[in-house]
Amino acid sequence: MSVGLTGGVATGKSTVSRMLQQRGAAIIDADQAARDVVEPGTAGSNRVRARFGSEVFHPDGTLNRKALGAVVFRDESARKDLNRILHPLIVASMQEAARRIREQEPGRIVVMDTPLLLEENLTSLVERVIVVYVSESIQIKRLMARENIDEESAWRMIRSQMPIEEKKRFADVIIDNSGTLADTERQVDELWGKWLSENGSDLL
Ligand SMILES: CC(C)(COP(=O)(O)OP(=O)(O)OC[C@H]1O[C@@H](n2cnc3c(N)ncnc32)[C@H](O)[C@@H]1O)[C@@H](O)C(=O)NCCC(=O)NCCS
Ligand SMILES: Nc1ncnc2c1ncn2[C@@H]1O[C@H](COP(=O)(O)OP(=O)(O)OP(=O)(O)O)[C@@H](O)[C@H]1O
Repeated sequence: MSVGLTGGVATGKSTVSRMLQQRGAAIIDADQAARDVVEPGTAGSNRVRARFGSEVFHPDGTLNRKALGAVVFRDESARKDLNRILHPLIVASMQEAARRIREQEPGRIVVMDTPLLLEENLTSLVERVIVVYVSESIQIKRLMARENIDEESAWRMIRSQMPIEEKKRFADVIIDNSGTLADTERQVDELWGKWLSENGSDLL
């Protein structure tokens, strides 16, 4: 079974994906795929350089993520250009990873941690959608703390995505990560138990 795990920036996707991994799911991480496809010398890296210039690269050829982030979270058309360049590469990389897991471990639950699953209409890649939810007021606090950024920069990132309240409407399952990590663990346990009873030992 393949599951799309999504939510807003800093609502807790990585936290929940870690919990699912501990219970036996295989995780495919879109943010990691986004890093792989811009490794120095790749087609992705060359295309980003052609569009955004050498200013968004370090002297050793690796992407200067903070510099590129500062550009794309301020400028909608730049962000769309970056999405157009990288998303086909990210999706191909994730599909290939999922294919390999299905081949080697048929029956394993595959979780695709994909921040822009809903914005980019990628739900056809997965059989279920989980949304990791916190209210916007918690989201902004956690985002500012994690990235060490001011409120305005945090809002810019949040506004570049579908509002979290709207994402909830597309969910088969909502994990509410507003409480403690133990509260979230309990919801993940319940969900995992439900999947196991629905699908039996196939999933293990
Ligand atoms: C802009 C970049 C260089 C910033 O890198 P940085 O290391 O600072 O952040 P990181 O990649 O860890 O992303 C953090 C979060 O930002 C949000 N985010 C990233 N890219 C985008 C985007 N294009 N639009 C809206 N939100 C985004 C996601 O919630 C993501 O989880 C990087 O995010 C990037 O290459 N983005 C384009 C690829 C993409 O769309 N990635 C999301 C996976 S589908
Ligand atoms: N239940 C919780 N209580 C307190 N802090 C939390 C909780 N869950 C997550 N956090 C913290 O909130 C921040 C965001 O969580 P996490 O990195 O899992 O989000 P994310 O959705 O994967 O973010 P992104 O998509 O931006 O990478 C992290 O600093 C994390 O440690």
